[in-house]
Amino acid sequence: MEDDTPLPRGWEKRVSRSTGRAYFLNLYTKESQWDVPTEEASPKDDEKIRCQHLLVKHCDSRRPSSWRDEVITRTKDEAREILNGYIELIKKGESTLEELAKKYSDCSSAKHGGDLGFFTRGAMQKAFEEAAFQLEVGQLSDIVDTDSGLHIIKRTC
Ligand SMILES: Cn1nc(-c2ccccc2)cc1C(=O)N[C@H](Cc1nc2ccccc2[nH]1)C(=O)O
Repeated sequence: MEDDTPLPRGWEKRVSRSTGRAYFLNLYTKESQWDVPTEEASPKDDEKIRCQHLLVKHCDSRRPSSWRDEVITRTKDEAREILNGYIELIKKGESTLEELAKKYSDCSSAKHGGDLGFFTRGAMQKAFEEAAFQLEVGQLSDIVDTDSGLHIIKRTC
């Protein structure tokens, strides 16, 4: 393999400190190998991640009710505007997702600062799962649309 040949997705080339030899790290499983990978690294099915999220439900949500509002009547566009406001506060460092989720999330995880605990693929609605598993630890998602409403997600582990 020429040095400038791109590696398949999910691999990173490293150099062994003890031998100076190149080796290859599977970024999903954190396993390493000497052989040059020829296939994309595939996340293990049992990969677990942990996320916090802030959910703003709207009138078309699957269950337009929450601990905050017995009947949620805001439109989806209004929900999006509200979430954009929270994103701005987080990005300016004026608040954290955890603080905002505790006050404003329409998910029952609000009392835990939006923390959903660890989960694997298959546990959450697909759009949420796909967005969450693409995040690096510490990264904040864009607005994610599920049947529950509109979310912002932060991966914490
Ligand atoms: C998936 N999940 N975990 C919790 C949770 C986790 C930890 C502590 C307390 C509640 C609540 C929920 C949940 O489905 N809540 C729903 C709203 C909701 N829908 C979701 C879809 C995807 C991810 C999180 C979501 N939360 C509700 O309260 O109406």
